[in-house]
Amino acid sequence: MIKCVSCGKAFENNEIIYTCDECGSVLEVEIDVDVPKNTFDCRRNTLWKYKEFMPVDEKKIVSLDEGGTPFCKCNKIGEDLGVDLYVKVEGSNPTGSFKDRGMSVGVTKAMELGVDTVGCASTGNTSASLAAYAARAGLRSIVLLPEGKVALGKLAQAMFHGAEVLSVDGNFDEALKTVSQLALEKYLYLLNSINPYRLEGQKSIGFEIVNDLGWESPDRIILPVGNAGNISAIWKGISEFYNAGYIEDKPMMTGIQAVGAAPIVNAFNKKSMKIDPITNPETIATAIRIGDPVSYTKALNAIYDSEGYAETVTDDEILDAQKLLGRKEGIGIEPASAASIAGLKKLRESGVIDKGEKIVCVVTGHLLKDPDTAIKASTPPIKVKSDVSELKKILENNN
Ligand SMILES: N[C@@H](CCOP(=O)(O)O)C(=O)O
Repeated sequence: MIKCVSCGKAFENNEIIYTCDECGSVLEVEIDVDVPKNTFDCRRNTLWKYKEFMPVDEKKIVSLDEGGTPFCKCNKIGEDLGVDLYVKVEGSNPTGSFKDRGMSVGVTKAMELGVDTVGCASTGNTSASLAAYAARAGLRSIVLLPEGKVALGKLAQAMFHGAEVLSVDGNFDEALKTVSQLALEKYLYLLNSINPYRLEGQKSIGFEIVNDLGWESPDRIILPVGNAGNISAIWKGISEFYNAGYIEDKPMMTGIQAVGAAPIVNAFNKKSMKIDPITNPETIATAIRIGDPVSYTKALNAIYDSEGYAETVTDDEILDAQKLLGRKEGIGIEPASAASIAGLKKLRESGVIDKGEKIVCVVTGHLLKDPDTAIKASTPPIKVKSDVSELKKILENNN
């Protein structure tokens, strides 16, 4: 059953509906699973390991083996900050971001519904993922991108996998409103995170975190927040495993936004359940350059219900954190992902995060999604003749 998160109105699983026709709020898929946790023990490590929790037809699965991403203990940064730090590396998914989890389930649902065209608005990763999964399923894909605001790697992926790319004069929020109208008029099946089946795939990040920790909850999960689907999905996953009796505690959900795109942090600071949308969001972290997040109700519920937190970070803090994780721990991530590390640092310094907490930072996309920013943050190659004595001089000087 699909249910409105605000008024509770129920809808049939196969109804193509994105928001509640009664109150306009977002929807959630309700599932009822009763299997012991050893059910998952000997299965391959993809999101379909937890297939009982995925509300789609198993015979229609569209997959690229998404999920089962690295869970890296980061001792160096952890020790510097006085916490027990793990990083969930979502850039290791097939197209390089966590969106693949959502698209696998979302495109499977599209096949089940028998649609022939899928679409989305995107800051880049969603479109890259949609294009790849639509190609795998043999569906037509249409993506709306804010002109000039999409990182090069992501644009290349959407184009390469055969999506019809429409470059829109406007920001992501405007593009999402436009594509939503096309979906309501049945031109396409919308696979942004406003589609509740997308988040069913993404909740597997929460499943994997507690499974990776030996069926224990961390004290806190920190992640970047843009359209706010992922924090909502991870909290849903954690809550489902808690309700199933697999874990005894739940983590404090902690969302980080860029200073120039922080409607959820602003609402959190006022202890409000409503956001004031930001009309011109701005940040270097293009993936979270979003002023009117569709899942804000779910995200604020996750933060308040878990006694979590929300904080902003500056673009400079994001870029510093990106370099820190890349150079100290060898993990290459795109700028938006680094908001989680920057947020951890800030909240540890301000005392919101206690010494010794077990923290999982979710880093959402691969470094190569945004090669321009990676190059700007790095020392350019040194031009040199292919001559041993010249090379030796350079190596000695650099040491
Ligand atoms: N960062 C996202 C924007 C939101 O997409 P959503 O479908 O998850 O709501 C992107 O990559 O496009």
